[in-house]
Amino acid sequence: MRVKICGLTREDTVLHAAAAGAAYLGFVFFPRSPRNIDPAHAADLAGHVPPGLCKVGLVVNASDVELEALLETVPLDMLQLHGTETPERVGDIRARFGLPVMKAVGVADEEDLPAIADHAAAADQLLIDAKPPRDATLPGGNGLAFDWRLLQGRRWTKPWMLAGGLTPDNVAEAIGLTGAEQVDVSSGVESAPGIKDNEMITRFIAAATGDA
Ligand SMILES: O=C(O)c1ccccc1N[C@@H]1O[C@H](COP(=O)(O)O)[C@@H](O)[C@H]1O
Repeated sequence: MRVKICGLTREDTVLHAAAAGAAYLGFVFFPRSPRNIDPAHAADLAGHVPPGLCKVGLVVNASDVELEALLETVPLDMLQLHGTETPERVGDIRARFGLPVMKAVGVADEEDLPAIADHAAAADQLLIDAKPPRDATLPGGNGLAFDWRLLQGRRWTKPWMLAGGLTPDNVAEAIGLTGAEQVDVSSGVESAPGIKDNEMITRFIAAATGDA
């Protein structure tokens, strides 16, 4: 089991998540998010990440110019594309920037599942998240879960991560139902939007890895 803690903005939380066993640490570069961080701050935090952990930069429909500026400043190991990027755009970003790409796909019902397979050909990893409601301000990070049974018995050609409304209290059930080998959490380990809670991070990782 590999766990991603997303939306980190403070050094103590970065160190805590790393010590608690996170495999991926995520930084959000999306101004509307309460977890948004500027690249210089993220570069400073990245300097505190122990070797071997994957530093993920989350962007939403970023242009090449924006990605270039971001990657010049922050030593990221992976890009998470959380907008409406097409498989072609995913392939283009991979080729242009030379970093592994994880593509987020929103799921609300069965009709959303083919998009996962469509993106599998282009991306290095898939992030299967809850589809945001039409009136949502954010395309993710809404603490919203979907019907995990939709993923039961399904396989994709690329590694995938389960996200969306996961918490220390429901992550074990979500893993049991979906067979996920990787999970991602943001708002489920926060005491308020954008404020991570170290004790919740510990509990989440313990529950996901079966150490609870
Ligand atoms: O976390 C955010 O603010 C965010 C903003 C824009 C796109 C995605 C965002 N977060 C990602 O959404 C999923 C699910 O989050 P949650 O656990 O339900 O809060 C996760 O992959 C975050 O990385």
